[in-house]
Amino acid sequence: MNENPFYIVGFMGTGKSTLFSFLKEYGEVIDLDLVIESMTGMEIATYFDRYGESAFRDVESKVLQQVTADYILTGGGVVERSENICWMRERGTMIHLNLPFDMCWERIKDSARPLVKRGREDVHALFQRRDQLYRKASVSIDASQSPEDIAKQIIRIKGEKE
Ligand SMILES: Nc1ncnc2c1ncn2[C@@H]1O[C@H](COP(=O)(O)OP(=O)(O)O)[C@@H](O)[C@H]1O
Ligand SMILES: O=C(O)C1=C[C@@H](OP(=O)(O)O)[C@@H](O)[C@H](O)C1
Ligand SMILES: [Mg+2]
Repeated sequence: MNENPFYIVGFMGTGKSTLFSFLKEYGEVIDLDLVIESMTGMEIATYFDRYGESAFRDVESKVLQQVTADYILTGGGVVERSENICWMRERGTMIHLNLPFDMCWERIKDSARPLVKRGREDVHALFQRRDQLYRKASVSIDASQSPEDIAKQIIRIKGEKE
């Protein structure tokens, strides 16, 4: 158990958190943002407002190194710190959910995600900058499929690696 945690990475809106209920019958699943919210006692948006993005990244990195599970659903910005990428690659397997920007934006534009407030253009620039970081993942999955199909692929890949 948990010898090769699968870190699910991808931009905001690629559907990482949605996989929780589809993966939980196959193993232990953790959503990093939910752990952060319970540790800090506040919503991510409130934490950003109060302490800023850099403080959030510190907490995110710390939590990343504290948790283990079969499937770890990360927040889209986990790749902002290179040590997090090294951690995920050394400790387990990074799986990238890949979706074109327009589809991500449609899914997140009306949400409470703090970075969305910056507007479409800035978020697009963020998407383009992060793209190369997500490509450090071992596997890239087409996230335009249904959550069921994405989860099936992830489970199959995990089975192959065991
Ligand atoms: N495979 C999918 N197909 C269609 N819509 C999806 C899919 N996965 C997630 N969504 C929708 O996209 C939005 C963002 O999903 P979420 O899982 O929170 O993404 P992330 O955690 O990657 O930011 C939600 O409204 C969710 O219902
Ligand atoms: O991309 C980012 O920097 C962020 C993504 C969010 O998670 P999701 O990718 O699950 O939306 C959340 O961690 C926070 O709002 C910051
Ligand atoms: Mg999420």
